[in-house]
Amino acid sequence: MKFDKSDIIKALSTVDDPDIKKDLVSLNMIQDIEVFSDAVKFTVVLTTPACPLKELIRKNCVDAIHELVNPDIKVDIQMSSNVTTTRNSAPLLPNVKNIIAVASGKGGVGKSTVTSNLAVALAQEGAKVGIIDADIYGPSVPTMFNCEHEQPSVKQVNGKNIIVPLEQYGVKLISIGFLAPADNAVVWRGPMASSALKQFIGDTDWGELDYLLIDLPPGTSDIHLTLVQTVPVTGAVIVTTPQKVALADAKKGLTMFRQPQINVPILGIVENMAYFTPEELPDNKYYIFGEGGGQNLSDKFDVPLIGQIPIVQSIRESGDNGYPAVLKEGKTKEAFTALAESVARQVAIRNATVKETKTVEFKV
Ligand SMILES: Nc1ncnc2c1ncn2[C@@H]1O[C@H](COP(=O)(O)OP(=O)(O)OP(=O)(O)O)[C@@H](O)[C@H]1O
Repeated sequence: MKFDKSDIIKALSTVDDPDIKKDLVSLNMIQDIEVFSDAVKFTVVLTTPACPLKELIRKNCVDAIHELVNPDIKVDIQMSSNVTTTRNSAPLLPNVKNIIAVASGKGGVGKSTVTSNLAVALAQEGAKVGIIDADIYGPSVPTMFNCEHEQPSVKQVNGKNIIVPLEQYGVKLISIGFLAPADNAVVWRGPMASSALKQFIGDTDWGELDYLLIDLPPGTSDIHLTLVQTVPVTGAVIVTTPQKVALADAKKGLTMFRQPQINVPILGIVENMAYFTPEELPDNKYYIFGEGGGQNLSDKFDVPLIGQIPIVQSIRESGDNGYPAVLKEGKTKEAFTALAESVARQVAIRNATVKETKTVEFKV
């Protein structure tokens, strides 16, 4: 058997990343190739640790080498990841690779529940994750992460006060709820809330993150505008329930991000409470809020439907108890893990196909 490194590179240049639709060699995803007499070893650097296509990519690499070089070569593939970004020259938070706005048109559709579980699911896959809870009308992240009674600390850096986020279940957190007691939070409306968000972005020690999720208030508000004026946002995730009223409001949220002067890419739609599943009958699905609403919205706006989360009593209980449902094995964990993989995948596609988002400058 006679082959060298260039034969391997040639074979691997026929393998495409299934989402980005470019070959792994041009995408610089193949590294550390070592060639032995009857074997080859190399690393595939994926665009996210939450890559759902890992096994497919592995198989395609092995098949290409066997078909194009020699069918008897032993192929040893290591998988690692390096989350992609378009933000590395951003003036604020250049070490945060992706900023993801989580928005909903209507209140109470489960935006904070989705944000919390999505963050933990991404962290479980090995990503570095943070949340900014900017929902002034109902900052529920402290409850959902069981840190209602804690306060982030402050440290001095070059004479400036810098907030140190809390960390729970592998996720760094900061919430408007830490600054004002829950029943008081509404007084943070308007300029005060906007300046708090700016502080969470500009004066907080986030370190290096792969994904920073921003839990926005429902609807469209000053907070949304402050966000897009302060930092380039990688993309937005829209959470809705299947009901007509929720979908109508979700459309408004979606349209806001798509306005030409805002122009934040929509990563996808999450349909929460998509169907009811009784705990004792985990395979039964009852479409109590209607069926197909999320899919219709996705078709109409040409945005992927990236998750369908059932309505399950334990999701509510886990939220109230401060222990996100994704931490427990079962169908719910599967749904949130699948959502995390879809979000990570859409971010990778977005970063490979769309330029950096620009911060919005409004002229009054
Ligand atoms: N899939 C689900 N199954 C069961 N309960 C859920 C589910 N999603 C959310 N809930 C519950 O619904 C309530 C509202 O959820 P959540 O606070 O996440 O909504 P929200 O859209 O963030 O609300 P707000 O408008 O206050 O920002 C919570 O009690 C939560 O536990």
